Amino acid sequence: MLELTNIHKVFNIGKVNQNYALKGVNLKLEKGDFVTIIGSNGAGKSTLLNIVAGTYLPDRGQVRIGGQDVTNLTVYERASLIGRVFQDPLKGTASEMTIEENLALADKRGRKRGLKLGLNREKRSQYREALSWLGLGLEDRLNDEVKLLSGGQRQALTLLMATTGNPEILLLDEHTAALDPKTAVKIIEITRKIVDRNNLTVLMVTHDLKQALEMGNRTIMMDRGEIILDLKDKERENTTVEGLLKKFNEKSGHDFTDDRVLLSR
Ligand SMILES: Nc1ncnc2c1ncn2[C@@H]1O[C@H](COP(=O)(O)OP(=O)(O)OP(=O)(O)O)[C@@H](O)[C@H]1O
Repeated sequence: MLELTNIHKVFNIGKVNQNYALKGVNLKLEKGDFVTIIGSNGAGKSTLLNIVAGTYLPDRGQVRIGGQDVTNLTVYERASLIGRVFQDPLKGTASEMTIEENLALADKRGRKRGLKLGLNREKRSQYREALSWLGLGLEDRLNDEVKLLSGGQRQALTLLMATTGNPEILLLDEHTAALDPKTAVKIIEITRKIVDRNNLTVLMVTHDLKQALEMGNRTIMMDRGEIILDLKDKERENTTVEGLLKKFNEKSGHDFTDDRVLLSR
């Protein structure tokens, strides 16, 4: 489903600020895997997601998504394979457009079929149903501009849009970090619901260690550009947050340093 082979990424090559962000990362996800990613500051988590999305191309290595070699494809060329939700609720939607226009845009993602949004009665009823399933009352606000929505409502809409057409992989980039705790819980609930319904394959970066162990079926821990821990099945089930920090220390040889880490909620 997703296969990263020997991925290297160096920023500012040959300059004083040269930075080796990914050092030979290998990662394979099967269909339906939900992998949470944690790691210390600057470990390479966001860079890894950016390599999958095509925002950055690797200096070495191969990226395969859904059996296709996408290593050298641009963000747009691989857009139909990927859904992504960022930390910033303003990033995934177009503020000045209405909810239905945003959903219609998502419908067209990765398809080259003119500029028309193709809104009709059938589409509207489909969108109304999808929004009502979120349970946030957005189904009655199809014609509201998205800028009127709260951060949580926007993130829910972004999740819906990012998963339209069932992408091969869903990238969640600290997507609840900017929300208040109550709203974050609601968005996590919606995330689980959407992922389960569509049997999606997910890579999720989080700073909440408890959440990392509770969500999905596998947790990887990164440090200084490498995956130093890959927990699944019984081993993950039996790991506590304290245990995770201890394992990190054993594998990396230093303490876990993350200025945004949440040990528990
Ligand atoms: N565009 C860039 N140009 C130069 N250096 C970069 C760039 N993007 C990331 N880096 C560097 O690469 C390293 C990995 O960064 P990355 O953002 O992937 O880490 P992270 O694990 O997401 O960190 P954090 O949890 O602190 O956000 C860091 O040292 C960072 O400074």
